[in-house]
Amino acid sequence: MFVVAAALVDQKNNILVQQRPEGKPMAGLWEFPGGKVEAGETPEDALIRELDEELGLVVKTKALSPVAFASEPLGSKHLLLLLYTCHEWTGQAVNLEAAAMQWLPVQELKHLDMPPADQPLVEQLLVAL
Ligand SMILES: Nc1nc2c([nH]c(=O)n2[C@H]2C[C@H](O)[C@@H](COP(=O)(O)OP(=O)(O)OP(=O)(O)O)O2)c(=O)[nH]1
Repeated sequence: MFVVAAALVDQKNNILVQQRPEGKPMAGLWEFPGGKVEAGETPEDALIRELDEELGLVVKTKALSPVAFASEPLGSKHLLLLLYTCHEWTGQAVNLEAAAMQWLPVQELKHLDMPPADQPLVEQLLVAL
């Protein structure tokens, strides 16, 4: 499973996380916005699409910087999760699909309940920002 996600960083250096809705795997856990890459998409195109669908944001390819990845089993599949940082977008983030959304300083992400793949990504984000 090929998944892309973004650490959106605002001017106060806060990061957007959203909570997975009831009824989905890992419901209630906090994650970076993003989702699966569909057939025929580049990873960046997929992330731009997901940020529009989930948050109503318009993001340009050049605003996405690869920062870290995770590779690990997830249920019966194997997850490859690519994390990008993004400091520039158009529009204001509106929670269109998640159970909840919040902006947090990167240090506080360490205390959040996130999927297993995300914990090492948060450590790498801390170093990178
Ligand atoms: N968007 C996102 N997904 C993550 C993160 N960490 C992590 O393990 N994942 C997993 C959860 C899902 O299995 C997959 C993302 O796919 P998705 O959001 O499109 O799919 P989903 O399971 O919510 O729902 P569906 O589309 O299959 O109905 O990647 C993360 O930080 N952000």
